[in-house]
Amino acid sequence: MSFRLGLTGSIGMGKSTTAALFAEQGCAVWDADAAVHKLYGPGGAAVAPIGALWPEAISGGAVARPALKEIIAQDAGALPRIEAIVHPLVAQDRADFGRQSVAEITVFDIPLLYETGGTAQMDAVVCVFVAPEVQRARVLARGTMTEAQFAQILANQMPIAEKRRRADYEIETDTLSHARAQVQEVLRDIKVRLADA
Ligand SMILES: CC(C)(COP(=O)(O)OP(=O)(O)OC[C@H]1O[C@@H](n2cnc3c(N)ncnc32)[C@H](O)[C@@H]1O)[C@@H](O)C(=O)NCCC(=O)NCCS
Ligand SMILES: Nc1ncnc2c1ncn2[C@@H]1O[C@H](COP(=O)(O)OP(=O)(O)OP(=O)(O)O)[C@@H](O)[C@H]1O
Repeated sequence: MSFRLGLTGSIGMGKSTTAALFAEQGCAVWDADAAVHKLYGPGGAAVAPIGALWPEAISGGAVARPALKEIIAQDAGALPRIEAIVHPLVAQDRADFGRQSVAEITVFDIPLLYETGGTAQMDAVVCVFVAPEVQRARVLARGTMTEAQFAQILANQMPIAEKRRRADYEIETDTLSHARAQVQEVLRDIKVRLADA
């Protein structure tokens, strides 16, 4: 079976970028955010249950993220209800991918790995991190979230210090070349562990 490496961190700390570096080294990659995009898209399994609760969140047969963000901003109880719909569907997609993966190491990019108890399905966890002021600047530079939306998402995540403490490996995403070198180091270590097993 493929070695399952969970990849997590706080919002905008570089999970997707680091996942691409793992892919560059030959790992298979599964991406929780991409799975959510599929579930929210036309024909996706989350469209009907979300539309049943908030018809105004559906547009063209898909979940419209701007509308959903507006709903979350106005009703603090909305996000847990969305999560109750989305997380079991995401878990199913992840399990299907894991079963089919033939790569030596499969990376699971999961923002809420610790918050949703996903570590039980992982053989090891790597946490990406960067200074909070760099994180904030990067997230706001994308222009997809207001300061208030960023603060709300952040408040819904476990503090990064706690994630780093729990993880088996850490990768600082200050520069691309530094992150790439750390990815190579993590893979070397895992391969030694696999060879010893
Ligand atoms: C809140 C939504 C509408 C924001 O959409 P948007 O396209 O602006 O951002 P995107 O989905 O790329 O998320 C950006 C980052 O926010 C963080 N984040 C997203 N959802 C959550 C959440 N429920 N709790 C904490 N952090 C979250 C993650 O770090 C994620 O990588 C969207 O993330 C959503 O519908 N979330 C609920 C589903 C969920 O829990 N997804 C998380 C992965 S399973
Ligand atoms: N190692 C790095 N060096 C320089 N910039 C980086 C690095 N890693 C990520 N970034 C930049 O930080 C921003 C956020 O990165 P990325 O999208 O990978 O984060 P994420 O954790 O997947 O975000 P989200 O939680 O929103 O899904 C991007 O603009 C990206 O280019």
